[in-house]
Amino acid sequence: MLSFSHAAVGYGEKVVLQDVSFQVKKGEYVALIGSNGTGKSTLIKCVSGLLPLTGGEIEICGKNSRKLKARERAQMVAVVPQSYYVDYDFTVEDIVMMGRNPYIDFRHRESQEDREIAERAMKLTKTDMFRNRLYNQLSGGERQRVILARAITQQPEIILLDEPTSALDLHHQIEVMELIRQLNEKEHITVLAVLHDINLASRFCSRIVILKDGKVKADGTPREIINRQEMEELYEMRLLVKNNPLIEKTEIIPIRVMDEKQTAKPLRIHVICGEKGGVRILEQLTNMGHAVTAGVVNRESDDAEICEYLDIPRVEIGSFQTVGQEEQAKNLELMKDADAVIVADIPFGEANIRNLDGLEHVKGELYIHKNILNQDFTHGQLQRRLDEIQKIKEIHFYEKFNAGDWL
Ligand SMILES: Nc1ncnc2c1ncn2[C@@H]1O[C@H](COP(=O)(O)OP(=O)(O)OP(=O)(O)O)[C@@H](O)[C@H]1O
Repeated sequence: MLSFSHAAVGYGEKVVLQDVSFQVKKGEYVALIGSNGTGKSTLIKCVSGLLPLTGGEIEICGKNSRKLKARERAQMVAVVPQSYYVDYDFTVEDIVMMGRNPYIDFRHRESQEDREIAERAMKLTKTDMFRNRLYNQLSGGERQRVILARAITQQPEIILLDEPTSALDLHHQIEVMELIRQLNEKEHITVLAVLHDINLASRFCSRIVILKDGKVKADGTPREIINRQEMEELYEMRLLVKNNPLIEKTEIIPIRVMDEKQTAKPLRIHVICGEKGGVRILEQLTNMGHAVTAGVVNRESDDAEICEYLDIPRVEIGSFQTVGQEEQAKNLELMKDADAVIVADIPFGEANIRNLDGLEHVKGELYIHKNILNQDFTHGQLQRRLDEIQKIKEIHFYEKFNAGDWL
């Protein structure tokens, strides 16, 4: 249906796409992903005939793109650009009717059928309610829907969308993506959409193509493409890849860009955590290059998950289990030679107070979150434990963790 074969293009001396090859088959809904400036819009411009290739070929519905006349191309491909401005005061209805231009000429005036096609497109996109308003006075999201209506009115085989959701709020993003899926599934329109949101791509598209360095870097189903290594390379940041059980799709959760200052002096640091208080601490310390351990964490907790993700050695217990002698011994082993021990903001009760045993004997500095003092669920046991520690070892109580300042 749409085939790129060693496509190359640039602007003057600047080469943007070197060698792009992939195909979009009839009925597919493909997302084109890539970071800013990789040439996604440039590729769309080549398909719509605005920019000639400098090498390779594009075939549209089996025809060589170079040989297509504008009218013929427009009957096969509709383009929804990133932004579209008009110089004149056209109404919404005027703009949507423009979708019929490839079919109308001086011999064939706009017919009742043309008007019905435009009417249906306006209903589908819910733009019929503001049909008489001036296009230039609409919000970005409303304009986006109008341009989509124009594309539908064109009755193309293929729709190319350049970031169709960039101007939309969350509600309208999902609505527009649902609408595009509907066009794909019910109206059998093949779709190639440039998307920045990989989670939307995962949720709605059957395939994802990733562009990088002027070439196709990856091409496959969302499940094949969305893995941690591929995504961290693409976005150059730390992120989690998770299955969203509600929609049964893989999604990413961005964490942070990889610009953490690496420490000149890597330390051994043990973090006492267990539920979710340790997440940021574990992540920041690991990013800085420190050797981190953790304990005693609940197996189902966020802290355990981040340990798993960051490969942090830890002592674990199952949910609703209390810290036993075995776990306590392992925890002591991990913290005994540490250069610092950090106690995260976690609730202390009968189940985990043993976590604090042996702290007075640690070699390094001891940091404990201040909130611990306000949540003694152990009838004073916790306070007595802290008093014992303080007889032997200084405790730095902290409110806000900041590895850069302390370590
Ligand atoms: N008309 C132009 N003249 C010269 N260079 C251009 C022109 N249009 C785009 N470029 C350059 O070509 C490269 C690719 O641009 P393009 O808009 O295709 O990227 P993109 O992947 O769509 O980016 P984004 O995700 O930011 O929209 C960029 O480096 C851009 O600066």
